[in-house]
Amino acid sequence: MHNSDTDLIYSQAHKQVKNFTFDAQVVEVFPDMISRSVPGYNTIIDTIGRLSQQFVQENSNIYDLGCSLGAASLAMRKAITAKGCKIIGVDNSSDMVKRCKMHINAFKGNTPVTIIEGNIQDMVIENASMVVLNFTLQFIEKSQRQALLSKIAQGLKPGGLLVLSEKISAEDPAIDKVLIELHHNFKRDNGYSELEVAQKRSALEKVMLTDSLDVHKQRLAQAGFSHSSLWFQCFNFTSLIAIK
Ligand SMILES: Nc1ncnc2c1ncn2[C@@H]1O[C@H](C[S@+](CC[C@H]([NH3+])C(=O)[O-])CC(=O)[O-])[C@@H](O)[C@H]1O
Ligand SMILES: O=C(O)C(=O)Cc1ccccc1
Repeated sequence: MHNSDTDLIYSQAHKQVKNFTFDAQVVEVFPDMISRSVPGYNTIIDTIGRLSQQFVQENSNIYDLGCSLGAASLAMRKAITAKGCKIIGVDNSSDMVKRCKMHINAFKGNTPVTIIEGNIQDMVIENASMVVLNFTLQFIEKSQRQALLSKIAQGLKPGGLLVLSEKISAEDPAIDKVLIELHHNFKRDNGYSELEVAQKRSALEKVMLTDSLDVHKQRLAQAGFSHSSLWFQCFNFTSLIAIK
């Protein structure tokens, strides 16, 4: 594939690589960028759909926090069978939100979806049976992550589910190095050059800060989740489920 949907953002040498933002240029190529950069992305989206069928309760809210183009919201809208539910997608990138609304409106479904432009840290979470943070927490300041997870746990009904997908760092530096190398290999196999991999890494360095699995699990417990488990891992990309 080499058309206007292909991610070529870091293919030429940049004099100075700017911090990564979810701007209009990224929106244009986002589906290509995420599927070539995140191992297991499609499996995770698919599984979010399956989990919604299993966990969404009647007359409750479902939140997709950092919804980007609405992939998780669309998967859930397809899968939810419970009556009287509302899906609320939130993203603070106006470019993402604009395109997301077009994606959502391009398809039909029984469960209504509302897309809101805003900071997920300011959103009220209430009457929720399922909340999705699919590769979003990693862009929130570390010092603010606990407060966000605690607010989510507060807004979930008993038995409610959080899906938390994150790029992680391994505690053991030798293992971390192996996982990073595997991921970079994955990107090269998907057509990214050495230069693209290096420039993207430097663009993300200050804006996407990863935690270890232990830190994530401790935060979930501290937030008030009774159960949590890793259900997916490919290299340093993971997804956890937590039940209130
Ligand atoms: N404070 C914030 N408030 C709202 N949105 C935010 C904030 N910080 C970052 N975002 C938004 O979180 C999203 C992260 S991408 C999620 C993929 C999606 N979940 C997917 O299932 O396709 C992950 C990635 O690209 O690695 C972007 O759209 C940001 O604008
Ligand atoms: O591209 C990477 O190296 C990543 O770690 C994942 C990613 C994917 C899309 C936007 C930002 C980060």
